[in-house]
Amino acid sequence: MSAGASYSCACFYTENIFIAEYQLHASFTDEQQFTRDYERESFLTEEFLEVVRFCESPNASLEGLLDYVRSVPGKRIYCFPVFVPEFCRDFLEELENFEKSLLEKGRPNTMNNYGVLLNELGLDESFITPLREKYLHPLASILYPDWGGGCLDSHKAFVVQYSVDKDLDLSSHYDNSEVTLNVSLGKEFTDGNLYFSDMREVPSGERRYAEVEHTIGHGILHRGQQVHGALPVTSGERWNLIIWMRASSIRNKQCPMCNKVPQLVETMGEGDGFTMTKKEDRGETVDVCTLI
Ligand SMILES: O=C(O)CCC(=O)C(=O)O
Ligand SMILES: [Fe+2]
Repeated sequence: MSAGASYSCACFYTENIFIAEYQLHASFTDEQQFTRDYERESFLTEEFLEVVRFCESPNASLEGLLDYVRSVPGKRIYCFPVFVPEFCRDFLEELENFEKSLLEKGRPNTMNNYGVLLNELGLDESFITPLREKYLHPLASILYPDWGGGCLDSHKAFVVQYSVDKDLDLSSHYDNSEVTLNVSLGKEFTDGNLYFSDMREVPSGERRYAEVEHTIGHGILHRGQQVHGALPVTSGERWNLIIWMRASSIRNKQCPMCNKVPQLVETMGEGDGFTMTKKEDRGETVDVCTLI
């Protein structure tokens, strides 16, 4: 679904308490109006705001940043609280309202059957873009300079949903992103941990896996090309916000999905984070699934 979808979910939800309470539109819709007024950032945890402030400070460094975030040893994966619990609850309620509506809905990606594309809710440009530009960019530029962390200029954002009667798990894959943020939104569930191995060029026999547990409101930041998947949930419902962040300066040189120099073709909407959208090379054989 392109960002230029012809229906307007944002208008439909304008009166919704979710937007009124968190002032997402008031804060973010007009770039001119957006100020770094931390009091209005009530949906972000104090810990997260502190990390962002550190990353923007003159003494910011990778070593210093590692004191603020939890790292998965040897994996360049970082975990930290992002959203306060009330926000997660209200966000889920909003997603469920959208699910119940008769509005047309697309699938989050080629592997997840259940969830919501945030541009269909009108929360993409108004919410995810400022989150990426003002908050995640300072962290990513220190953690992943080699993956375009300092120039993540577009994204695809969606929420995935798992339960015993829906999708149970997600197979091993890499993302169509340079850097991905995965935030657990709830609800209550058992199991469903994420697992991460190595970058995709590492032969399957040599990959070492690490499991990472979800904590509601906490984000897991990782490189998109690091092979990962999700173990089955055994009860309850698991909802996670996924932001695939893209750096055109990186992917214009080499497509992260087929590894070739991309052949760029014009497309509708936002495309896939290239200067223009790359024509997919469907002849490519890969040893794990790819999410697009
Ligand atoms: O199930 C999850 O939380 C992981 C989702 C994921 O890896 C993806 O959508 O790219
Ligand atoms: Fe993924």
